[in-house]
Amino acid sequence: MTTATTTATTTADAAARPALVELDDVSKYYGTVRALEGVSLEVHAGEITCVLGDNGAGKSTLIKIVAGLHQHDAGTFRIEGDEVSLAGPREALDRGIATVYQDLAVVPLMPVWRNFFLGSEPRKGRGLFKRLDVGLMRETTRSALLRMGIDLRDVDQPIGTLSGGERQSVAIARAVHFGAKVLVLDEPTAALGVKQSGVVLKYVAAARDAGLGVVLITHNPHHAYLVGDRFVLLKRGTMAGSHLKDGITLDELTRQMAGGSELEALRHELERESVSPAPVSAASGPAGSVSAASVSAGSVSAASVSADVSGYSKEAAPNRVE
Ligand SMILES: Nc1ncnc2c1ncn2[C@@H]1O[C@H](COP(=O)(O)OP(=O)(O)OP(=O)(O)O)[C@@H](O)[C@H]1O
Repeated sequence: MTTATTTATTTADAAARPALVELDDVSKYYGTVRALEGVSLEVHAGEITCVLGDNGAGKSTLIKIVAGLHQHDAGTFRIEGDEVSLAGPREALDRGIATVYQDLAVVPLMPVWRNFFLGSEPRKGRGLFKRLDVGLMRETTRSALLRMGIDLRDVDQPIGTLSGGERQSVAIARAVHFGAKVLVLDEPTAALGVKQSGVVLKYVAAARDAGLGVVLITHNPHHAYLVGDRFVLLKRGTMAGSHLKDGITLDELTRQMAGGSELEALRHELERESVSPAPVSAASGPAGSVSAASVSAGSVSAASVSADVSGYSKEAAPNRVE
């Protein structure tokens, strides 16, 4: 068989395989609160599906369904083609879905290798002489990290002494080592600076290259676009867009994420205020209103403006000039 034929066959095989995870028209309600409605996404081996949304968009709820913490109320959740409703996180793990939360569950004073094996410690010896196989854990941790390109100074150091980015990287390597098929990452770069975010994204890409299907939850379109293959935009629990990388530019993704026309309206409003500022007295505006003194048009970035600007009424603006 020629190389071209082999490649074509492999691609056809991949296309024929069901998605590792597929949500189809999924909804979730907390009492009367609609947290998710009609949300669909696919996660494939060797791909990164990014789920983007502002605060309250439903990202955590989506993670909880995929991680087995909550059950969906409507729609279909499939894992490798099987329709499921996971009974708990253990079942998600057994089906190969590992979730790395932003506030990682680590024991800060324990060494990196001990945290790496937490809950799955190998033992050696028999009967009364059975004890933890420290040498194996230490060596395995070191080599598993190196395989992902993570070169820690010392796997004996307490995990609490690592930077936030390093801790996220160790958690990613751990999921890969323990055979996860799907890696769900809950805003792994949210609390990190630019450089550390880049490092973590590199390991997210390494997990993809190791053949995992990755779900990257983020509110940062720049981070998503750097590594993502698919983009699902959530807004107040509903789908605001679903795109393949080929089908959307970074600018468009950012625009959709920021609320497009709503952001435009806000910018227009703020620009007017910065051109003709009215005197602002400390007591002139109602508590919580937006003032030109505290927010200048230039200091409001697309990402920092909530998609919901409907609460910013003209009447409430303290120094609006007509
Ligand atoms: N346990 C709950 N009970 C009632 N309402 C909830 C519960 N959890 C979430 N919600 C509501 O569901 C909606 C989606 O919340 P969710 O936490 O999934 O959003 P999110 O995108 O993760 O937000 P954030 O980025 O702020 O964490 C919100 O309106 C939220 O208030």
